[in-house]
Amino acid sequence: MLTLHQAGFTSIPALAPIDGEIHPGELLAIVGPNGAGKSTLLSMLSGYRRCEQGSVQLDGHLLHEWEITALANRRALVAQQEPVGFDWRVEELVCLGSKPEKALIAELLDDLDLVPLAKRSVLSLSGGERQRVMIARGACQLLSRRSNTAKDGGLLLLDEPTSALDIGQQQRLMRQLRAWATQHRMAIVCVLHDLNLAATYADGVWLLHQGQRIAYGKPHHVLTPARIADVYGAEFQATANHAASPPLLALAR
Ligand SMILES: Nc1ncnc2c1ncn2[C@@H]1O[C@H](COP(=O)(O)OP(=O)(O)OP(=O)(O)O)[C@@H](O)[C@H]1O
Repeated sequence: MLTLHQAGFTSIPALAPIDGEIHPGELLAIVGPNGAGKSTLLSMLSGYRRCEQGSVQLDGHLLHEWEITALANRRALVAQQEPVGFDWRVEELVCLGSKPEKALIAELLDDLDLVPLAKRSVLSLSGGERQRVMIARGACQLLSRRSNTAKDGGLLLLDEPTSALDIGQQQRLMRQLRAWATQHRMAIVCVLHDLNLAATYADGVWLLHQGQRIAYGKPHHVLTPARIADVYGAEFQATANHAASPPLLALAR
């Protein structure tokens, strides 16, 4: 669905060329230290910033050649801090820019534990509550605009979607993202700082460092304690999770 061929930026912030594919039904985590280039990469994958070398194609067409409405039907970006702009109720903001059926609104509110907040003003919400509203809105954009002939649920790009969530909501969200990927054949790309979340829930991981993708593949191949210690300059003790799972990483005291 999304194909990168030597795609990158030569101007600041630079991003070394990347090849890769992101498929329907896949949950991909982009990880790396502060300033590694994760948000920069996400802006390229979304088409908000056009690559300066190579190409990015969505459904076989160059991203920058998509007509704006057609692109909005196929990909949604939830940035780190989305401005709210107006005193919307939660259920209104989730639908903003889309015309979803009532059943879809109800489903998305339930998916992200927002039903008790549906009538509340978005301006009255806590940071974590507001973050879940914005993610529901991104999913609503894709699912409500999905054409009858579409073979998949589009591309959902999330920049640090768990940054304001408590541990229970983090688990609920990551499970929900997996469910959307499977049920709707949605491709989901998340920038994550929590490597254990990436290891536990993602199908694949891209590790960025200093503007380069230095490792990619299955979480247990990419997120090795030695590599993570090297890249992040942190000391870990790896604890075995399960024989077939990636190791969980705990900070050493
Ligand atoms: N307009 C700019 N001018 C100069 N440098 C920039 C500009 N925008 C971004 N950068 C730099 O590019 C690098 C990559 O930024 P980016 O926001 O992609 O990092 P990130 O991996 O998302 O970081 P974080 O985890 O802190 O959010 C950073 O060092 C940042 O300071």
